[in-house]
Amino acid sequence: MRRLLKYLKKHPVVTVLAPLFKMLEASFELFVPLVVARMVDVGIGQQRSGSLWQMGGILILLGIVGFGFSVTAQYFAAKSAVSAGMAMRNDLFAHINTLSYKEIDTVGTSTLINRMTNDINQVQNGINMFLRLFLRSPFVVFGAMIMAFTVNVRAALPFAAAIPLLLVVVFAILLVSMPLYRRVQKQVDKVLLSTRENLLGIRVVRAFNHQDSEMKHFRQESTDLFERQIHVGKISALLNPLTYVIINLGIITILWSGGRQVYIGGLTQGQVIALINYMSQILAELIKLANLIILLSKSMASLNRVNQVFDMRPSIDGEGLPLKRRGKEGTPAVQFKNVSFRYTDTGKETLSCLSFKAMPGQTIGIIGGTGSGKTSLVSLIPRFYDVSEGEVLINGQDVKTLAPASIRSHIGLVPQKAQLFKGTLRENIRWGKPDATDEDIYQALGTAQASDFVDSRREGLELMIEQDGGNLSGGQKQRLTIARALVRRPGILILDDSASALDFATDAKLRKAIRQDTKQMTVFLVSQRVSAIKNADQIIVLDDGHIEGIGTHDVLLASCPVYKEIYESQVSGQEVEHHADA
Ligand SMILES: Nc1ncnc2c1ncn2[C@@H]1O[C@H](COP(=O)(O)OP(=O)(O)OP(=O)(O)O)[C@@H](O)[C@H]1O
Repeated sequence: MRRLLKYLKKHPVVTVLAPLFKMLEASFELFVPLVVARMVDVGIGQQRSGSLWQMGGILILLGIVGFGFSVTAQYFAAKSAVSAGMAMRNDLFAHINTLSYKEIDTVGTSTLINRMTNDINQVQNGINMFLRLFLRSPFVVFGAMIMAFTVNVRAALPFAAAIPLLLVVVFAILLVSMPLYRRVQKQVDKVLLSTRENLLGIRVVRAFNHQDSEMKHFRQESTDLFERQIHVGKISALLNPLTYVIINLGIITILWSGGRQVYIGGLTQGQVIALINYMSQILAELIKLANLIILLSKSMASLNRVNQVFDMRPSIDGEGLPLKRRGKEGTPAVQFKNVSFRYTDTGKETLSCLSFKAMPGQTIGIIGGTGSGKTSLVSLIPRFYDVSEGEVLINGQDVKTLAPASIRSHIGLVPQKAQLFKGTLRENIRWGKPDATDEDIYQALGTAQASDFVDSRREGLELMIEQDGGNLSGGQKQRLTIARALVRRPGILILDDSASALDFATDAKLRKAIRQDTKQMTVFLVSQRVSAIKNADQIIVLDDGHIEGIGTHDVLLASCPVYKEIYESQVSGQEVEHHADA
């Protein structure tokens, strides 16, 4: 709540004026029944057409002024709500960007997107309606009651009974329905999650003919939502008939006792009509108030979910020393000292007791079966995660003491999944180095074996890349992400299985070019293919998070049975392919 107030305080004038203008609108509404009463009693009762016109004019005036106040109030309320929503969205986005992988893994990207969009929209709607109604509705309910008593105390007695009864009914229904609305909201989240997952993976769903099972799953989620909505809807639907019964009973009582009073001259006809009007105003406002409370309970649930993200503290903050670009003579460029790592505090160890040294300019190959921990190992170098035990050193400095931004500016990373952004090819490559010249870019593209593909496009570096590189092939995307990492001429280059979509010939050319053009860089080459890493200065063989062997290709062939097994399976595989081709 304190956080929300902080956002509302940014636009104090509109936030305060919106409910005040709504109150002014309501006060004009409260005079309408009195004017109508006068029309009936004087204009019609005494057949004074002048008074009828005069009162008619006053009604129109009240309507116009009330409308003016109402429009102004709604403009202010919308402005305050939208401004608070925008500021909250911007802050949440900035906050999410400070979170480390550990927190993002825990919450999940789908959930974070939901909080940024649906939840903040819900909070925004809540603010808007709150500013419009939180003063107006109680003001009209109690104002109408007081006005009724000023008309005639005895005749207004049904109000004293009807209003508490109405309040009890409205709040009882709210009490039952609010937790049910929260459950509906949770189910809406599930449906959204299922939709998002399905749409993001639509190619895979179709390729595996999983449409039927996906539809079944979606139908299940959607049916659950339907049932929950119907259930809460049935309870909420009691609101109107029950409140109308109470109000109509009140009106009958007013008509009955008022009629008798009119007969004996204690009350005029116009006053009876005014009392009935006030009763109707109270009903309309109580229903609005009930809807406001339902909306607010949904908005509060959304606000809590947004706050949960705001309250997450990054396990790796942006603080720390700058990384020295060079270590002392003989210092390894990267060193792992007894490193163990687990993704969650309670989970199983993904990496256990890893120790190795990578000297400046060396190429380190990392090989192992799927899930053996190759990606996890290289993720520790840019400090995407902190080690659970041991130390990772770059140029002799423990990465835990260094500012992540400083480490990452020294590293060129090519992730397993090639990720590009909507924009021109030049803009995408400049992610690696914002001031890269076209010459720098072409040089990086050359090393990444991507110049032919760029030259074949008329637009050259102006080629527009769609969201997620949708208009490029897997191999083209991989080569562009390699160029993006190379353009900054990093001290450490990490290629995480980044040539998997390339054919053997291009892969071989790429490795040769990287060897020639990156002599100063320390290169980590993760691959499942022995052919990709066999010329590395050192090869680390990983098996289930342990190092099974370290050495050159020849040393490992002679001393590491796991490496030998991988090698032999791939050589024989290539032979089989060769025979099949022949
Ligand atoms: N973000 C994560 N949260 C929890 N566990 C994870 C996470 N990422 C990976 N793991 C687990 O850590 C283990 C090692 O995964 P990792 O991605 O490092 O393997 P890998 O050798 O790179 O595999 P591949 O060759 O298939 O890419 C796996 O068991 C995986 O399930």
